[in-house]
Parts: sequence; C-alpha cells; structure tokens
Amino acid sequence: MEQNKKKAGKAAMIFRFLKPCLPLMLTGLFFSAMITVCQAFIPQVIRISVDGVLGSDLSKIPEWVKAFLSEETIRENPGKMLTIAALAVILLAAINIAANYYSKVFAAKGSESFVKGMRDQLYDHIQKLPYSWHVKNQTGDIIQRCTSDVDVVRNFVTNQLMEVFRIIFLIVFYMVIMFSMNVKISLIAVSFFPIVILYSGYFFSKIAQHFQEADEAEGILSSVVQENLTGVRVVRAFGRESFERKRFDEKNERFAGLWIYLGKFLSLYWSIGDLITGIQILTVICMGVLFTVDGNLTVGEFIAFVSYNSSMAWPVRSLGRIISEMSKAGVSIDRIAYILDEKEEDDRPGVTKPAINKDIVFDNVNFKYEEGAAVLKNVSFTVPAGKTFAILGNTGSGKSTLVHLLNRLYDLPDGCGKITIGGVDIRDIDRQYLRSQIGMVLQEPFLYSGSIKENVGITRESSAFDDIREACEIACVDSAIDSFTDGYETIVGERGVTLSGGQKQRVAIARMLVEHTPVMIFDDSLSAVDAQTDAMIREALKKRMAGTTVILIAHRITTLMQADCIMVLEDGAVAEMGSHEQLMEHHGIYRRIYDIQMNTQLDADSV
Ligand SMILES: Nc1ncnc2c1ncn2[C@@H]1O[C@H](COP(=O)(O)OP(=O)(O)OP(=O)(O)O)[C@@H](O)[C@H]1O
Repeated sequence: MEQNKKKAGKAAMIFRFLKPCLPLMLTGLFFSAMITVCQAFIPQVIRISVDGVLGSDLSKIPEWVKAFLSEETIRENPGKMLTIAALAVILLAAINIAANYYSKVFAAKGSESFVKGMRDQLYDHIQKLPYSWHVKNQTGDIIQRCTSDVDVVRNFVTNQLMEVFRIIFLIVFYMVIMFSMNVKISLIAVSFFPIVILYSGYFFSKIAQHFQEADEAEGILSSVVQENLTGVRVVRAFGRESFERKRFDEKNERFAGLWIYLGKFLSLYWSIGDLITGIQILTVICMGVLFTVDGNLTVGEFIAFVSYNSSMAWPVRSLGRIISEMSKAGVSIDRIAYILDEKEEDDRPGVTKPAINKDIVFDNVNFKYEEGAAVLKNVSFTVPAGKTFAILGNTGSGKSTLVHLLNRLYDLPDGCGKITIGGVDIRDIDRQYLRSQIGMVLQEPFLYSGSIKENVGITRESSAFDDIREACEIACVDSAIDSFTDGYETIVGERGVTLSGGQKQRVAIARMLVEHTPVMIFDDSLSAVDAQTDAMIREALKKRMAGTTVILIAHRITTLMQADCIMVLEDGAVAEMGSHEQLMEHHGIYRRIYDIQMNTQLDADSV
C-alpha cells in the first residue's frame, strides 16, 4: 500500500514537470512513430519484389500492388518492378531521414524545457527551505541531487520514457503485420517475449538498490571534494594533504567498487540476454525454413518475416535495458523528491509588518536544537530601542543561537518562552520582512565571487556608489580598497580568498550598513580586526548610525565595554547583566575576564 502510494507520488511529480512540455514530447513521438511505419514498409517492398521476381505465388501479392502493376507486367518485366521497388525504398528512406530529424529536435526541445523547469523549481524551493534543513544536509549531496540526479531524470524522460512508447508502438505494429502474414510462426516468435520481459523484470528488482548505493556513494564523494576545496586553507595550514588524499581515496574506491559490481551484474544480464535472443532468432529462422519448404510461406514472406523478427529482437531487449535503467531513475526521482517534499519555511496566518525600531524582549526563552541538549535556559533580557546591547560568553554558551532565534532562522516552539519586538511576538511578524529589518554580520563572513562594489551593494540593488563608499568608510575598509589596483572593482574570489580575514569582515560590515536596517547584529564580527580598527569602527558607527539598535557579540572586552548594557551568558543561562561599571563592581565573571584580558594586554604592551 505504502509502496503504491510512493510510486503514485513519483509519477505525479514527473507528470507535474512533464505537463508544460507535453505537446513537444508528443510531436516528437509522432515523428518517431512515422519512422517505425516507414521502416515497416521496407521488408514489404522486398517481399513483393522477391515474390514477384521469383513468380512463385502471385496470389500473395496485395491487390493494391496489382492495381498498380498488372500480374503480366510483374511476370514479364521484373526490371520495371525492381526499379519501382528501389524508388519506393529511396522515398521511404527520405521520409525516414526527415522524421528522424524532427523526432530528435522535438524530443530535445521537450526534454530541455522539462529539465529547465525541474532545475528552476528545485533552486526556488531550496531558497525557501528552513535554515535547519541546510545545516542538516551536506552541500555536496544537495548539489549532486540538483545536477547528476536531474540529469538521470532527464535521460529517463527523453531517452527512456519516449523510447518505451516508441518500442511498444513498434512491437505492436510489427506484430500486426507478422500475424497478418502467418499466425503460427508469429506465435513462436512472440512466445519468447514474456521470457525476455520477465527476465528484465527480475533484473530490475535486483539492481535498484545497487544503483541507490552508487548514487549515495557519489554524493559522499562530491561532499568530500567540496569540503576539501572550500577548506583548502585549513588543509594546507595543517599539512592535511595526505590525510585528505586518503579520505578521498577511500570514498573513491568505494564508489568505483560499487560501479565495478554493477558492471559485473550488467554484463551477466547482457550475456544471458544475448543467449535468449540468439535462440529466438535461430528458432524463427529454422521454423521459417520448414514453413517455406512446406509451402506455408513464400520466399518473400520468409525474408520479410526474418527481417521483422530481427528488427524486433533489439527493441524487445532494449525494453529490458530501459526498464533496468528506469530503476536508476526511480532512485534519482526519490532523491529529488527528498528536496521537493521538504516543507518550505512559512509563516502562521495573520503575520504583520510592524515597526522594528522598538524594544526587543527575550522573555524566559528556552531552546534546544533538534539534536542535543538544552542550549538556552530561561533567558530573559530587554534590548532597549536605539541602544547598544552586548553579549559576552564562553564558546558554545548560546550567543549565536540567540541571534538565530531573533531573525527566525529557528522558530521558538510553543511553551518555550517568547521573543517580542515592540510587544509583538516575532512569530507573528512576516519572516522575510523581519529579516530585511535586521542586519547581520556573521562570524565567518561569506563573500560572493564578484567585485567588492557588488559584494557591498548586493543586499540593496538600488544602492548608489556613494552609499557603498560611505558604508566602507564607516567599516574602515575604504582606504584598503582604494589601495587595490582596481579599487572597488577588485574581484574577490570564491569566498573572498584574495582578502585578509579582517578585510573580509569589514566588507561584510559595510554590506550590512548599506541596508540601513533599524537593528544591527555583529556576531563576533570584529574578531579579525585589530583593537584600534575595532575602536574606530565602533566610533564611526556611533556617530553615523545613531538611533539604531545594535546587538554586539564579542569575546574582547574592549569591543563591548562601552555598550549601554552587557549580558554575560554562561552555559545558556544569563549569569550577569548591567553596564560596564556595574559589572566591574559586581566582581563576577565579567570582572574576571576583564582582569585577564587587561593583564594580557599590559603584558603584551610591556614586551
Ligand atoms: N544547528 C545546530 N544543531 C545542533 N546544535 C547546535 C547547532 N548550532 C549550535 N549548536 C550547539 O548549540 C550550542 C550553542 O551554540 P552557539 O553557536 O549558539 O554558541 P556561541 O556562544 O555562539 O559559541 P561561539 O562563541 O563559539 O560562537 C553549542 O553547544 C552548539 O554545539
């Protein structure tokens, strides 16, 4: 039952993508049927010619031929008949060429529009999937599902599905002709078909799982390559080349091993298939000879029969191959459906777009990720509008999680407290709108491949160059950019590898500033800049971005000591909260960290 439901789901998915390109596909199929009809006429022309020239039994020559060429002409002028037969074959060949051309053109157009539609929808859907889904799934694997698996499905639709229809039409059409010529020998020929089809069916059920394993192994291999390439700096810095090589070799070996196994399996299939086909052709020829000798078949009919039978042998066998390859497509369809079936991020009904320049309140927030222990425990605090609120805490204490919750990368489940902005629960605020109002610079800034100007202006398509420049000035990266030969047009490579860590962070800060959002979050995003530049950036921000609510996450006390309020987070719970002066007087964690950092600073200064 469940299995049937799954199959129906797969078929429905394919049909959904197929629907817009169905007219193109059907036109391709029409031309393909025309090829079959043309090819079916050729053995008939040969049959009539042979029977006419040998003149053994003219009663079997169709009446429409006799209306065209009298029995006398056939007997006395075989040359004329052969010329007409040759012209007929040339005409059929010409029609065949044209039909072949158009069947391929329409099939290609249909398949491209099919695969384009599928890629578009996949990409669009992935953009709307929750952040938690992206965290859970490996990028390499997702890429493979969107490329290799889509290609397998394209192959399935263009080469396999279309081919199945073409072959079924061919078999039915040829069988009608063969049965009209001689029922007994046709039955002998056809009696082999169930064996071939059952054999293919058995193979089909055996091979699906191996194809799935091979596909998964390819996904793992892609992930290893992708990780290695994106983490190339770490690999080099830690001299992990040989370790990475070994890791790749292991996965590559497994992948190759699975394909070798599949190759063996397929070879066995083909060999046994060859044997069955050979026996079938031999049987039909032997029986045909006996029937001809007994006078039940004319020589022309025998030749035509053998020709039809041989022409059908390959398509029937291809049916087996196609069915076996269809099992592979089934796996790929499942892998694509895994993405498409995932629920997109959505809002609950009645969401609004209130002003965001209001107090942000975390009220008794408790949170844990899908896997793992509680990350935030009864966290309550208020970020007053227009003020700077700093968060300090050890690694893994839940600082970034607070930010993830605030811009709704994760939604707070019911009964786990509340986060409000201006008194409105953020789950009642339109998600896209909320994110557009909260600017964020992440710990590891991501830069797109493109110029610095594009990277800074990317969040606001309308941003003028003056805005971009101003943002870069505030982020203290303007003079560094000017020192590059191409200035703002400097291309930063994939993930900005041509910039230093601090420069990347500052470009990312400028990108956020261009947005002019009422709330700005700096998630440990000043860690790669020196203390002096850090102070300059904060000073510039204070002057030019007055009235903006700023949430500052940092490990360096000097970065956050001037904030209006500082919260110290320890193991997911609020340990201390207050201004710098209050916390210093409190002699708690904050004071301890302050003393350690200041002493370290003094030691460093005295060296
Ligand atoms: N997507 C996730 N799924 C499961 N656990 C997660 C996820 N993200 C973070 N965690 C866990 O939640 C805890 C808090 O992580 P978080 O990133 O909020 O800490 P942090 O205080 O920002 O740390 P750091 O200062 O190192 O950035 C950690 O134990 C972390 O392992």
